[in-house]
Amino acid sequence: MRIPLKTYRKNGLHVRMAARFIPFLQKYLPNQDGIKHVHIVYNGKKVQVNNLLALVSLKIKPGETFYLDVDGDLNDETVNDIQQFFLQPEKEDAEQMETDRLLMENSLTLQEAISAIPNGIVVCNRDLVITYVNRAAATLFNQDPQQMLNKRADGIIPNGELQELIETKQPVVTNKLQLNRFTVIATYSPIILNDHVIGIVAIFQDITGIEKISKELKEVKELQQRLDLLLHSVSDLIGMTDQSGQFIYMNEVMDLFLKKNPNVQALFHIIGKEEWSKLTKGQKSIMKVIEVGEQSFVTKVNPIYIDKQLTGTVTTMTRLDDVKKLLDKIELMKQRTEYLEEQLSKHEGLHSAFNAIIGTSNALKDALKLAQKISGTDSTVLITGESGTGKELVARAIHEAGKRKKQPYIRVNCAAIPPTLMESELFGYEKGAFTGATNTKRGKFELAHKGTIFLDEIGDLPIELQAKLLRVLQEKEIVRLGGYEPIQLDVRVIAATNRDLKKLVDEGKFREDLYYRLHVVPIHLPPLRNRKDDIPLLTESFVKQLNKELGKNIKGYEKGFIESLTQYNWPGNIRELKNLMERMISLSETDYLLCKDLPHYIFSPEQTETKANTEQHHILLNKNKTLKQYEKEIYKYACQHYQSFNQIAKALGVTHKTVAKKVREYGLESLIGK
Ligand SMILES: Nc1ncnc2c1ncn2[C@@H]1O[C@H](COP(=O)(O)OP(=O)(O)OP(=O)(O)O)[C@@H](O)[C@H]1O
Repeated sequence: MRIPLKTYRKNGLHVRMAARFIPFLQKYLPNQDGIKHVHIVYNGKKVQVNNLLALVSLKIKPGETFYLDVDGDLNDETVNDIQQFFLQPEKEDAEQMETDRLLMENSLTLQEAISAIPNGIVVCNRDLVITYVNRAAATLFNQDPQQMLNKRADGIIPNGELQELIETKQPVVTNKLQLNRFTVIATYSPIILNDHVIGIVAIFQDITGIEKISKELKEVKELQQRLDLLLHSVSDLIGMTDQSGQFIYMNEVMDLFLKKNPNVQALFHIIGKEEWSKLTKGQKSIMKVIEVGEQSFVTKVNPIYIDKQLTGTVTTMTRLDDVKKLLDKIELMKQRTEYLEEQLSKHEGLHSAFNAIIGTSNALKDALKLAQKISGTDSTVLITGESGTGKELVARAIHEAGKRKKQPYIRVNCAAIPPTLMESELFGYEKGAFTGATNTKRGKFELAHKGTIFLDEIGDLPIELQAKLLRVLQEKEIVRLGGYEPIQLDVRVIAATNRDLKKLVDEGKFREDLYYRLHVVPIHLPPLRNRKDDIPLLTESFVKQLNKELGKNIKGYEKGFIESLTQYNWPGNIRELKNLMERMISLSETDYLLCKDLPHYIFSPEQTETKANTEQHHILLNKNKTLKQYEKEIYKYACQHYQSFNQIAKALGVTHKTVAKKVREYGLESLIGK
């Protein structure tokens, strides 16, 4: 029940009165322990009636209502007695009142002092019920102090064997504890009266800040150790000076250097007074080669300025010998890089205009790289190489890869035009220039205006016309046959020949000046016999191309076919190879190119004879075989002729999965590509 109470004493509910009230109340309670369950409630706060300190801190003023909460009901008479206890006027002599005031003041001061202590303090009674919590403790536990009051301490205080402590009467200091975001160390001490534990005081010391500082300190120490290690492990001399140039820190090698040179003790002894004075006046940094004793050092001084005042320097000194060694190394690396770049550039992709030119041999790649390089320029190009090596193909690719690709590309075969018609073919003619010239006709040069003219077989150009061509190349203009007016032209000239032009010059059949005029960028295409590695690639590419063109479906070649091709010398070069393939593919009656169908100068009839017994013939002729055996033979044959499951699948018209299954079934894995 709740009993409303009032007191009119001058000091309100003071300590002495509160102390006297407890034995008074005890008379009315059924048992000793009952007092623990009686509370005073005032201004929303509730404190145990026997917690004098807390009670006084309520500061109950005279005339204000407060309540007594007791378990169960008390009779009217008791209630009246209790109310009278507080209402009774006291014999308030001055001395008594002064004592009460002092007691009150002391209690409140003590209460305030404990409350203001930065350490958290929680007090509980013998029954482990919390009777006091100061502000710091409430913050550490992140709870309202009122909420903590009257709760059991062992449910809130961590690691506190509180019950045990009541028995042992020994204080306990915990290790580091985590209370929410705080790190604390707790001390639990028994409160002993007359050799009895009447309660426990728990003090929590917040060490979060200290922890943080000690962590930072550890990190700084580690950083310093790492820095020291770094500075000591470099071979350069490193030193720091103060504002007067005296060394205050140095790494091992700098220390050694200073010890060896007793007359060098400050920075100005190294860099000289003049440079030092520049630094004091605000110079940003100094870098120079300085001789000390017999050694030279590349010395770099970085000053540290604070508010424009020199406060110190960082100096590094590198032995000149080391720098030289480093430069040598850099030079070596540079050379290596250049070499690797050159190698790499050989393998880099060419412009798509060069895609039609098949081959991976170095000689061809080098020629194509050069062709690509000059395709962006207007330089005159002379392509040399035996007949059929791809000169025309390269000329067209140069045109296609260059900025003139949208302009005309005109090919003139100098060997195919009768000498008498050559001039009019090249330079055109005016109406009436000769009998039959009924209209003005523009020549190939004019047609190639803004584009490219490809003069094939230039070695066959009649000598009389060579002078004219030279003039055209030099003047960049032509005069039509029978005409007078020069016509300005912008034409790029690419010439080609399979003849030895230099020899023709020596024999007086080709003008030397024209030779040099054409020979600005020479590109030589190697004969096929010098790049036989390209034969399989070329053959495969021709099969693909010709299959399309001739509507055929050649899937591969008989074993030994490519070997035969690579053994042959190919005087007609790639043209000869292409023509042969065209002939064989169009005549082929099977899906495979067979050795026996090769010309006898490439594959001899005796060999053909031997090959007549090859497995595929055997397969077809043996009538006693089962279908399974035939299948095995077919897969065996395919495995020997193709490089992968994919190719076999394509050739046999089955799936990759089927090939894999069959090859495994017949144990043919090792034969693939053999
Ligand atoms: N590297 C190659 N890759 C693919 N096809 C090529 C290659 N070289 C040449 N060919 C083909 O070979 C044939 C002959 O080439 P091209 O006419 O360019 O040779 P050429 O050197 O100009 O011969 P000629 O001196 O007889 O005029 C052409 O069909 C061409 O497509």
